[in-house]
Amino acid sequence: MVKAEGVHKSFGPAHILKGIDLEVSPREVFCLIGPSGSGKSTFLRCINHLEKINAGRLYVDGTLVGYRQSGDKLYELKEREVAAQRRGIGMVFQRFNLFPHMTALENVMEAPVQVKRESKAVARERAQRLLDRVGLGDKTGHYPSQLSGGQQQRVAIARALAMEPKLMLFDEPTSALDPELVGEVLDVMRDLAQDGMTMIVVTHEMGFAREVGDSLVFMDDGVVVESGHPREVLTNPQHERTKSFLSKVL
Ligand SMILES: Nc1ncnc2c1ncn2[C@@H]1O[C@H](COP(=O)(O)OP(=O)(O)OP(=O)(O)O)[C@@H](O)[C@H]1O
Repeated sequence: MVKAEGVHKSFGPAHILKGIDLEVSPREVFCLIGPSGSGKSTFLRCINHLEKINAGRLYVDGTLVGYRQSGDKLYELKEREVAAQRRGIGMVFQRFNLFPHMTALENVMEAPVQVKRESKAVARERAQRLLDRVGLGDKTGHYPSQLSGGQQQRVAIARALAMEPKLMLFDEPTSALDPELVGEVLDVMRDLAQDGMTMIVVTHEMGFAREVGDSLVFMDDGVVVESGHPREVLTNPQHERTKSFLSKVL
């Protein structure tokens, strides 16, 4: 579903991703861990067209991200083509990024109506169903300011699902939450995993990675240091850098 081949990304002189190679299979829950500043968010943002890579190849569902290949040459996609590629990807951020002037239901309806030009009736019906699914069927008329952080993040997940993505990216979805609200968001993510959604999850929640993850990658300083089944990497890390990181977070 996602394939990275020698992906590099720099911001000016700062070389952040230094040749990332990895592969995420369909229906896999793929967890990405690593120290602050190691490039995890940057990698997710590259997958979702929010940043452009400088070298290498990145594929989502067999399609090259952001470029069209013709012979040996790569051509940048037009804005319209990028928008079409992005529709297949849902992203959930650390800070929920909801529209403050819209109710939960309106937040979830927004993209299908604006982007897909779906009728309001169809979008509303799906939004109601998705809010039910994340346990907020009784909060559809609430504005973000009337919801807890955990509830806002669940609305954000419903909103990402409204575009019916093939792939969901989660960028530290629980880091901005009070500890007692983390579980309700992880429960929704666990449900999604059980339904077979392909998910890439940048997280500090090692319990979630161990219980729900199918694969885990430890990234440090822009490179993949170690990867494997979460239980193996977390209980029996092979590299000193992984051991040192885990000794601080476990
Ligand atoms: N738009 C940008 N311009 C310049 N530097 C950036 C930009 N985005 C990210 N960086 C830098 O890239 C590095 C990696 O950042 P990134 O957010 O990808 O790390 P991370 O592993 O997700 O860290 P954290 O766990 O703290 O979120 C950081 O040094 C950051 O300052």
